Amino acid sequence: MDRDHLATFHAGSSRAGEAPAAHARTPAAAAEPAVAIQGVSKTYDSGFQALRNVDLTIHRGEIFALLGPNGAGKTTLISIVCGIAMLGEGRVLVNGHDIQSDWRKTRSLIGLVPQELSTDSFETVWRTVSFSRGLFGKPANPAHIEKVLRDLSLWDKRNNQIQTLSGGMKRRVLIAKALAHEPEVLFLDEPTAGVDVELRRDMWALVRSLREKGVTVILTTHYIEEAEEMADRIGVINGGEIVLVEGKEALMRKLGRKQLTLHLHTPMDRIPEALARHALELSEDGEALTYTLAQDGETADVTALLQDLADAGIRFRDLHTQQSTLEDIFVDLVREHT
Ligand SMILES: Nc1ncnc2c1ncn2[C@@H]1O[C@H](COP(=O)(O)OP(=O)(O)OP(=O)(O)O)[C@@H](O)[C@H]1O
Repeated sequence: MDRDHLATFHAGSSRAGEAPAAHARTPAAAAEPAVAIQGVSKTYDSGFQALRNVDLTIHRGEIFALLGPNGAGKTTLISIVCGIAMLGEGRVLVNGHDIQSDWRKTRSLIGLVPQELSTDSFETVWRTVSFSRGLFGKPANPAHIEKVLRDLSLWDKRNNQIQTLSGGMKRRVLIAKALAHEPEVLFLDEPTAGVDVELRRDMWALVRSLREKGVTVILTTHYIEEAEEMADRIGVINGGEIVLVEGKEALMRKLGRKQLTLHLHTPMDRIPEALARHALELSEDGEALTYTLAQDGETADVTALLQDLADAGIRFRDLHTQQSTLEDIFVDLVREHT
């Protein structure tokens, strides 16, 4: 079932005037994770197994980035949680509600910005976005729609037909549609693929402001810098399996390396005995020494190294430090698990 069919399905089955989900929060419910994915496996009709026993808990109010190479299973996982793809094995709860037995509730809690631009339409921006809200049984709220359109710089285009908009503007419309019914959990599947820098920045600002309002945001991205910039926690999926879930800061601290490279004044053919106690590597041309700092980055080690270099009469003309990026960590992880 594609998204438009799903939306039509909602229109026919939801009740107008339902209380906004946020009002239904109770202290007990607040303790539930935003999304609890338990033992989820998925095999497509073709026989291809896209997900293998995935367990993943997304906390309320966090920004969670799901990273993985092409075909890792990101869209499949998101589609299952959003009710677009059938769940194979396992269980998924959204704010404590089961996506199968309580699908109407869970779908009203979720907003999805899909990867594909499928919004060519003769309808105006205003009508399209307002209609999306109605699909989830929420009463009309022109002030909210206006705010969403203004936040996404779409207000001036509100009376334009969607088909006349640029690709970037259409993407903004997709985001506006996903926000129209005030979801508590927002999924963004590759939100900034192929968009310009300005829209990417706007998106980041928007996501942060949503988090401030308590919205949980789950995004997939190929731009590691996006995850580095925005995410509170990072999950890595590869070959349908979650291979790591970690707080971003902790991940960078644990797996990130810091290196110091010294460009030597006079090349050497081997590392002198006097420096043997340090974790040094000599470049092939003998012109540079690279020192890898302990993962907690003890500065005392660097001081001792510089002292030993001076004592051994080794001079260097330049030095620079390097900190591994999330991208380095990610590439290493995916390589390890393939
Ligand atoms: N309807 C389908 N029928 C059969 N196989 C499918 C179907 N949809 C996806 N797949 C396969 O499942 C695997 C996971 O696809 P999925 O779209 O979830 O990956 P992804 O991590 O989102 O990839 P990308 O980063 O390229 O969007 C891929 O090998 C894909 O070919």
